[in-house]
Amino acid sequence: MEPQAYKEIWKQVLSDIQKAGYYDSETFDSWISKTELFKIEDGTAFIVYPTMITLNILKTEQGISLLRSSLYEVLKEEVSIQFISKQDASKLIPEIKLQQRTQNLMRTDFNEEYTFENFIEGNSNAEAYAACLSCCTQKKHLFNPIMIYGNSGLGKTHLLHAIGNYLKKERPETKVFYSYSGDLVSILLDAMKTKNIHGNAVDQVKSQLIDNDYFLIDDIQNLQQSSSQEVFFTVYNELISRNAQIVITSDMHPSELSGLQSRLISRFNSGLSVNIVKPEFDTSKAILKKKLEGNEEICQINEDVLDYLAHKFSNDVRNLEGSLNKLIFNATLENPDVIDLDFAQRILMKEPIVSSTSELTIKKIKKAVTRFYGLTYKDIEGKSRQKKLMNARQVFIYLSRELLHKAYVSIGQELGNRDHTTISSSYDRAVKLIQTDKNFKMAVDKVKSLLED
Ligand SMILES: Nc1ncnc2c1ncn2[C@@H]1O[C@H](COP(=O)(O)OP(=O)(O)OP(=O)(O)O)[C@@H](O)[C@H]1O
Repeated sequence: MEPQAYKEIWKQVLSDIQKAGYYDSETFDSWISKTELFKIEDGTAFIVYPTMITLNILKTEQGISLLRSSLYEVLKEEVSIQFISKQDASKLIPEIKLQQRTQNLMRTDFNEEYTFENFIEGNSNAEAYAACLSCCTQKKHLFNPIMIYGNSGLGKTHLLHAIGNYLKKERPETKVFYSYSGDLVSILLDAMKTKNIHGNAVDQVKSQLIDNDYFLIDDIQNLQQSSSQEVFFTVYNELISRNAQIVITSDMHPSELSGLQSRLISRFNSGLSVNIVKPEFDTSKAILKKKLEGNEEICQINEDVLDYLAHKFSNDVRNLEGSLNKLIFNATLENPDVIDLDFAQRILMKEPIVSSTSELTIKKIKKAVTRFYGLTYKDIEGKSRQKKLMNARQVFIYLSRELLHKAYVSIGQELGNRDHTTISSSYDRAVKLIQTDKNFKMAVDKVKSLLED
């Protein structure tokens, strides 16, 4: 239940108590009205008292019975009462936030573009494609975990989202957990730090993680050197014993993940590891053609341009797509009859595509965004909600996720320590905007083209 809902419930309860006339108006105004309903969990209402005087007034037999009957009137169910001090309640807040963050990762909003239908199969990725598709269609998981490893930009995230999209459509009752490992690590570390007076935050997060049928972890390399590996290990074992399917992506073979405990590496090796490599020429061309679908009215593009792009940029499909986007973007500005080889070479030479995302840093993205919008770092880190600033922040968040898979927490730090939940909702909005808002997409493409510095 949202905090606002508790506030509403408590308002009604207090009004009932006041009407009951058991407390005189001075006692009610000075002490009772200062109480709050913190949460209702497992049939218990946690009521926050500001001072010991309030507690003593409330915890008499009649006081408790009045509270219970007023709560019953509002909730239509019996609850027991537990009083907690303001101080203890403030310690519980991080725990509740943590539960919400973990809950947010049980996502159902996978990138709609990243489906099996939109994934072009070729020799370079056939095994990975088949492994991901078959784990969705077969109830008995033959290979567990499935590890997909390969260089950046070759479709690993696309395949994880394709699993999510497929299950959402074909088996909607399935519980799917998806996370960049950076986000998962930050949740686990926070759970380990969180003081918790009713139960154990780590156990609570663990039980949320374990309660899934599919557990998809993107870029597992971020787990290296992290003290959260211990907790991850127990979650992993529990998931396997419950026959949950685990699919993990990584930029290197599991045996090369030297910052992971050897018992984790040996478990990863015990399933199916499949390599995904750069697409061969025909696959690259097919990817380009797929991406062109729906853009035919905006521009015509010559076949030899597609050959040129497929030869030059197939090391990383992001670059392949980026080069095509750049041509389309410039074609909308210059309106050529057709995109021919001269046009393509001129544009791509003028604004070269960033050669490898591994050279890219979050600072570079920040610099490119501020340059594109004509802003300073102070502007985008600040609090102003001016439209231009909001747009710039959203482009920054989107690119930091898409190109670098940065954790929400790290992106928030770059934006003047904004909360990770703000960043996460802004990213979710951006994922929708990129498909629906031409201006937003153009801004993203333009900033990408500036990333060559
Ligand atoms: N075979 C393919 N068919 C269609 N699109 C593809 C294919 N391979 C990659 N892409 C596209 O390339 C882009 C980059 O892919 P993705 O983000 O999945 O790469 P990645 O391997 O997860 O990279 P990283 O290791 O950097 O996270 C996405 O837009 C994805 O849709």
